[in-house]
Amino acid sequence: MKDLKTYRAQIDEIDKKLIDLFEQRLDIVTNIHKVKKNNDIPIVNELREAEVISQAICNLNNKTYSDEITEYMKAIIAISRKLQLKSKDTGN
Ligand SMILES: O=C(O)C(=O)C[C@]1(C(=O)O)C=C[C@@H](O)C=C1
Repeated sequence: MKDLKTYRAQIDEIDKKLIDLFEQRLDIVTNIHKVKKNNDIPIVNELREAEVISQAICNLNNKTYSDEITEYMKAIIAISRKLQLKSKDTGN
């Protein structure tokens, strides 16, 4: 059995990748927001959010994590909504 230090090093590596991917996702959300602003499209699209979550569950190898992945994607979507609302206020 591996020791705690090894597992934590693995988590650090994964977190690094997650941050890079999340940053890319936020850049895309910023672009989406510009399109929405220019075309008078509402920030929130509940149908798309449900699609994002069900796709995430579909992509899971271990379906016993379905609840956790749903919570994770809801948090990501909430941050994406918030970023767009913030941009709306600041005009960015
Ligand atoms: O696809 C969009 O329209 C987005 O703004 C992105 C996103 C998401 O984070 O996936 C965020 C908010 C919307 O309600 C739907 C989806």
